[in-house]
Amino acid sequence: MTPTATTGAWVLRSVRPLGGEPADVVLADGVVRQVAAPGTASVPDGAAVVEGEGHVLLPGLVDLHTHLREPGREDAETVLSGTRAAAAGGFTAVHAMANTSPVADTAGVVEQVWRLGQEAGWVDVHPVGAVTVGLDGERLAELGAMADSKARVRVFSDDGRCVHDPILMRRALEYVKAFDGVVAQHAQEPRLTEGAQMNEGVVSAEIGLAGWPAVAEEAIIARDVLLAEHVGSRLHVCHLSTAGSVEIVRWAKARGIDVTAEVTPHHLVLTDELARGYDPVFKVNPPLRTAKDVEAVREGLADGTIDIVATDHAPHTREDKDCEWGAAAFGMTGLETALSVVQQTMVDTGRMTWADVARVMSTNPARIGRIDGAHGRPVEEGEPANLVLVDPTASRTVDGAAQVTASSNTPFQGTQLPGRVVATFLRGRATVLDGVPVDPTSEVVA
Ligand SMILES: NC(=O)N[C@@H](CC(=O)O)C(=O)O
Ligand SMILES: [Zn+2]
Ligand SMILES: [Zn+2]
Repeated sequence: MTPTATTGAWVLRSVRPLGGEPADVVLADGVVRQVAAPGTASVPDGAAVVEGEGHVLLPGLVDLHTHLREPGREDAETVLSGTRAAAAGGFTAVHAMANTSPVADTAGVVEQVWRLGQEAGWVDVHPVGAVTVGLDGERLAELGAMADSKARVRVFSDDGRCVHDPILMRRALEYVKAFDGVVAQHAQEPRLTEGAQMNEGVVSAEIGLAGWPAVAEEAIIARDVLLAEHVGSRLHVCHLSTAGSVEIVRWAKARGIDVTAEVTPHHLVLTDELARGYDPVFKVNPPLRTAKDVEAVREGLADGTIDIVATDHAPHTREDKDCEWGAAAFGMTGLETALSVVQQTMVDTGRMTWADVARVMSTNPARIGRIDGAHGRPVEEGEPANLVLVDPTASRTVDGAAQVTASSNTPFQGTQLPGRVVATFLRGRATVLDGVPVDPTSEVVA
């Protein structure tokens, strides 16, 4: 059932917009109606009250990189379960990756995913279109038809695979300029990573798993920023993971190249040391790297070299994950832990403010995906009420089985993480209240 735009009015009392001074924030008719000093707002009759003392109010989070698995792998996740997990994690919009079955390489498939997102009603779903037919890296997909479809695709990616043929990459970069699109590259030189299982380094040598060198990522990023410069297009780099990649993007930006980059929450905190236990929950693409790389991506995120945090939420079934390392699928879930990991690694360490978090998890991803008319907006009167309310003083122990996502492959199982999403609002309708998802078809009204 399609949810209505709004149900009732809300007053969020004594919340801290972007972590700043306390304010009462009134939501009505799907927009932010008023931001006023505590106790001074004109509260509409019958408005529901959320006591938010000490809670931080941010624009709803936007994920540029989510795997929702539908169509094709509904046993791992569906648009419904994945977007519900997204709302629980504080998101109001997600970009759904194209490596589904069938691949999202036609207007028909992207419209199907877009429609499923609308029907689910948890977050706005923006399908990513494949760059090449079937992700085969051989022929360009119908990029223009996907851009012109109801799904209005602006982000194109063969994620899971690298667009490794330089002439195809060049054509894709040129083609998407016509509709202000962007190519999001999964930077992995295929020949350098054949059979690779984890980061190439001391740990891989010691435990005897085939290594995946940093240069396999860096070589593609270096090539692609030069291609983007040559054709005057914009490029986005998916899940950058090495210190060298940060240096290349920093160099490219200094040179004026129109490149943006993302880092995942897991690459902000986990290292290849975790592979020593051979638990495939830590098997991911790109692989977990070294402590030096973790430090470099944190620094790159703090100084703006890396534009955004994207979850790369990659749910997998037990069959695909609970097996021997070599046979297990790459990927880990992330929607419900992303904000906590960013708080732990960047805010609680004093490297970033909550306003910075709003920038890297909402404003910037919305701008890159060209959905910045509705998402990633300032918390100001008249703006769409796409918001998340966070209690940064809370903490919790992660339990994959208790998460909303249909899969349980979280690398943070059993660990303590700071922060809790208290409420999420999509166009003024609560999708999460008291930390619990609220069914869009239920009548939670003032
Ligand atoms: N990140 C992963 O390890 N896996 C992703 C693909 C990808 O993002 O490359 C997946 O689809 O499972
Ligand atoms: Zn990828
Ligand atoms: Zn991915």
